[in-house]
Amino acid sequence: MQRDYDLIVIGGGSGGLAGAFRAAGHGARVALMEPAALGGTCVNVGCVPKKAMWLAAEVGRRIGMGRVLGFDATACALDWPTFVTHRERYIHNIHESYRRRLDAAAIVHVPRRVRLVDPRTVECDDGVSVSAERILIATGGHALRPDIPGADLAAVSDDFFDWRQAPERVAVVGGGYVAVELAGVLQSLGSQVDMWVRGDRLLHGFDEDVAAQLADDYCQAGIRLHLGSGTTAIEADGERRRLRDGRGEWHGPYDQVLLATGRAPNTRDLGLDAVGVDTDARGHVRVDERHQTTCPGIHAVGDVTASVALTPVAIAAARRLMDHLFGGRADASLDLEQVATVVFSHPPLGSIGLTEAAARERHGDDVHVYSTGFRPMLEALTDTPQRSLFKLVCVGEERRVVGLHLLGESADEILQGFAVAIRKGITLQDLNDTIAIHPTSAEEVVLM
Ligand SMILES: Cc1cc2nc3c(=O)[nH]c(=O)nc-3n(C[C@H](O)[C@H](O)[C@H](O)COP(=O)(O)OP(=O)(O)OC[C@H]3O[C@@H](n4cnc5c(N)ncnc54)[C@H](O)[C@@H]3O)c2cc1C
Ligand SMILES: NC(=O)c1ccc[n+]([C@@H]2O[C@H](COP(=O)([O-])OP(=O)(O)OC[C@H]3O[C@@H](n4cnc5c(N)ncnc54)[C@H](O)[C@@H]3O)[C@@H](O)[C@H]2O)c1
Repeated sequence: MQRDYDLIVIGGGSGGLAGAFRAAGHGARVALMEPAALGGTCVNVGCVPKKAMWLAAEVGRRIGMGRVLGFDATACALDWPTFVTHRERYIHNIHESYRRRLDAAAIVHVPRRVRLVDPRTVECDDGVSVSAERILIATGGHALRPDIPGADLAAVSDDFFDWRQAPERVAVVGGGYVAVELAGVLQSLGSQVDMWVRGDRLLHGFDEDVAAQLADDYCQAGIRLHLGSGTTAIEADGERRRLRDGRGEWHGPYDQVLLATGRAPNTRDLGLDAVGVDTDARGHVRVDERHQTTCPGIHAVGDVTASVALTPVAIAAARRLMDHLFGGRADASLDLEQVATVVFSHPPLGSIGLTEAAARERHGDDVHVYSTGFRPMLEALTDTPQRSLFKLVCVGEERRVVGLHLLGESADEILQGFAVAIRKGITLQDLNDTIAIHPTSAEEVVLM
């Protein structure tokens, strides 16, 4: 039976677009179902506007440092509306670029929310049905609000990108990627930030020492860090908000409370039950290592699955899958052992491979750790308290590098090249044999 398309992609975010383009590149007839702005979370309310805000905060910091060094720089408060205009123009250009690429690849964009009605058919919210040999679910996720009284009174990361001024006082709830990044941006742009963190540290899953140094840097920058403090309620105080901690004490008032307490997959009303696509306890679509769901012919990638929730991971998974389905490539599985990631904090934190704790768990006493704490030249010249910490985790007599954790200026840019080398199995000796670039922060990696 002839279907309308070879592939229907549900969701035009990082994974969906990558899958659609790659499948079309292999000659497949593709329909992309996306009711909202092209680019999904990453382009519209994630990586891209977040990085823009991070850059604004860094520029502000540099202007302040310039003043210390003798530049005639006057007050440098950011005019948010002006900056947001630049940010949105940048994002508009990405949308336009996607549109041109979709047209060039003859991918049909259907601007509709859809649900599955059988293993080969989706129904759009205007009642039109579309069929294909294969379906890719790439519907991503959304910010999760904790189940506490008053949670609806608080903002989540999507709302942050609608703000047109820095709140004077803000409470950020959470200690993960989003909380750390947005707290850092807000503090750098002039807000007084209180971070309310349920656990006893920031960035669970990242190397403990490096996360502790970041916590210290944040405190030095003026962030009030409340560790081990669950948030149990939020209430209105006129236009402002108050927050109740785990001991029942109220804090505030804050101009904004920002919840950054994790994300959940977008599977509601997707018709998964109708076609036998199983989900796990947290609602993620279950897939095998080849991104096949429990319904033959239906696949899933990205944040809607329980994979690592990063844009490049969604893209890599989608491309591999399409190479497998339409390009004749035998293996669709993806190696997620050594995924490099950066938290855009101030300073940024880059990480790949095993933390010291994870390495010790896996390799016992055969783990060798090298670290260096230092102040980059600009921080030292301006006498700021921010400190960097680089840490290398090696195993075995040959000191094979299994983890690299960089907190410091330019860590976001330094890590990528080392990630290639670490994937290739380098040793400490390989690093030491590499002549350093001086004077840089990066040279610290080869001098450990
Ligand atoms: C604040 C923030 C900052 C981030 N920063 C980074 C970063 O710096 N680096 C990084 O690598 N990752 C970052 N991420 C994570 C990254 O954004 C996600 O991992 C990535 O966007 C996941 O891509 P995806 O394709 O799975 O889903 P998404 O990008 O979320 O796309 C899903 C799309 O599906 C559509 N959709 C949903 N339901 C339906 C339906 N029924 N029918 C049709 N369409 C539907 C949605 O409208 C959406 O456009 C960040 C996330 C957040 C929230
Ligand atoms: N730079 C990047 O690459 C980047 C940036 C942002 C997000 N992301 C991706 O998006 C994912 C989601 O980020 P996130 O920060 O939303 O989630 P997260 O899982 O990283 O952090 C969630 C935080 O909320 C806390 N929390 C959960 N429930 C809570 C509650 N009831 N009360 C108080 N605290 C609570 C957790 O302890 C944790 O600290 C990340 O895992 C990451 O993969 C990546």
